[in-house]
Amino acid sequence: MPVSARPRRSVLYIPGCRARALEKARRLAADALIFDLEDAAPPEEKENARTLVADAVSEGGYGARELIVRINGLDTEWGAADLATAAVAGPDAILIPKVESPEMIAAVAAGMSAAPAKTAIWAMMETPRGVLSAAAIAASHPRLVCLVMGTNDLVKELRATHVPGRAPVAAALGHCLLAARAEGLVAIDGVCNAFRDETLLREECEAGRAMGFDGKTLIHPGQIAIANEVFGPSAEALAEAKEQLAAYEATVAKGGGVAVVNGRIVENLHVETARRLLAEAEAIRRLEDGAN
Ligand SMILES: CC(C)(COP(=O)(O)OP(=O)(O)OC[C@H]1O[C@@H](n2cnc3c(N)ncnc32)[C@H](O)[C@@H]1OP(=O)(O)O)[C@@H](O)C(=O)NCCC(=O)NCCSC(=O)C[C@H](O)C(=O)O
Ligand SMILES: [Mg+2]
Repeated sequence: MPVSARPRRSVLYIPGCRARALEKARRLAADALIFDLEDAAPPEEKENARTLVADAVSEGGYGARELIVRINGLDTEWGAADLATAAVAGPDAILIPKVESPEMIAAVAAGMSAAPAKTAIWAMMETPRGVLSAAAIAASHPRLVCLVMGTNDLVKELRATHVPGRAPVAAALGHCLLAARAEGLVAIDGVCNAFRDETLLREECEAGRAMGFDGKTLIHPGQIAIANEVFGPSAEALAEAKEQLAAYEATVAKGGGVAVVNGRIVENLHVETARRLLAEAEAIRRLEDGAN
């Protein structure tokens, strides 16, 4: 499956120092798993976490789930060893925290000579400087395939507040989404910290999906089902996409260029969206069947 077509509806952070959680993740329905060596691993657990995560990636057993290792920044005492270990383990991607410049991507890419060709780079957008440089970062390296929003750090750095609707970070979300799409990159929304609040999670997922994000980062297994539901195409949307394709093809066969379905026009651009939706559904089906 091409990198860009993989489903990333639900992207779960797993503290790298929690062996039980790393094990449990083998049976969770998340599309992608981020094994976290950064914020979810306290300083005294960094080395243990690095070993546990490398072993988990090497052992596998995660089926078709995409595996990502979030390293500590190269400006920390742990970053270089995290990168060297993660590169050898060979996950699907290495996630760099607090990216602020193309040079930070290049430095990580330069340290990936031991990594297999499939190991991509993902970048966290979570500081004001990073958000303002998002376009240059997104365009900076062929190994970079995904931008991930870090709304916790962003709220902290902006001196903002977490509020329902997320107005304080809306500009940053939109800006980074634009940067990602301009370069054909994947874009994943930030986390919902209130991990037992299903209503808030659903609202955030629906808003993120409406903006165009491919999926949401999550912190607890209880959040997976809602993210999968909201970021996956609904039965109604798929039925409408099929109807649009059929109507458009019938119109074209008669020499026309604009069809009408449910009172709305369908032109070639809408057909492209309909095809993408159907391809998304097929990719989800394949992922859930364990194919890759
Ligand atoms: C938030 C938590 C600390 C809650 O953990 P816990 O109290 O253990 O919850 P439960 O008792 O309800 O757990 C039930 C079972 O599920 C397993 N579990 C819990 N969380 C995870 C997980 N993330 N991945 C896999 N498995 C998980 C528990 O082990 C229980 O299993 P069992 O014992 O077999 O029944 C905890 O969820 C947690 O630590 N979450 C991750 C926090 C995290 O990753 N934070 C950093 C990233 S978020 C961030 O900051 C993004 C960005 O950088 C930004 O700036 O925004
Ligand atoms: Mg962060």
